[in-house]
Amino acid sequence: MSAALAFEQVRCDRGGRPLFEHLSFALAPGDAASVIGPNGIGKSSLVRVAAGLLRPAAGTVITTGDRALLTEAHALDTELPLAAALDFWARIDHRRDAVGAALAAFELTALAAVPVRLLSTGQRKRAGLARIAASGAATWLLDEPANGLDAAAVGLLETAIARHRAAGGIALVATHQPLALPHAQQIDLAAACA
Ligand SMILES: Nc1ncnc2c1ncn2[C@@H]1O[C@H](COP(=O)(O)OP(=O)(O)OP(=O)(O)O)[C@@H](O)[C@H]1O
Repeated sequence: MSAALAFEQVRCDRGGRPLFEHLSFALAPGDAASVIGPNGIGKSSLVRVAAGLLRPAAGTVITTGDRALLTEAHALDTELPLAAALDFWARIDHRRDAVGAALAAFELTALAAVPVRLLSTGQRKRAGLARIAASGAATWLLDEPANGLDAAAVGLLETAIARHRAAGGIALVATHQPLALPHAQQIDLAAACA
């Protein structure tokens, strides 16, 4: 898997207000980084910059390979059964054969026929994570992926990230909750406050 994500002297402003500046880091295949800091410091904004949804006010973002983004929105059609909702994206990614394994990775196989709108909070979060896992993207950009997950599901998330990294993928994870991300870089935005 060809993956790279680097920030070079990045500054991010929102609503005309500076959030962070001079932020540099580089992730290579197999690497992970956790983005930490208090509420409102800019963790979600950093993830959006990495996704290419927000333009940095200064500096450069370098990426190699596809990126998959998980935010609070699971981005799944709520009226469709779960497997069909995942299949919608998998068709676009030419990854239809990956949906079954992604459902299994997040212990959702038994819920494949249940409409997304009927899933519980944690099940919906797992469904969003299954969408990421099925995408085949080299870089996973995860904004608070453990929100709403119980301890067992956090374990599934940690395992999925570890597998992704072992296959040469990258994970950038903004999180308030402690997650086992062995040898991950820590990006503490309190230190990069503008
Ligand atoms: N679209 C926007 N326009 C203007 N300001 C915004 C916008 N989105 C976010 N902000 C502001 O940018 C700052 C950083 O927000 P962000 O969501 O990145 O923080 P965060 O560290 O992820 O917070 P939390 O831990 O609460 O999720 C906040 O002060 C927020 O109000």
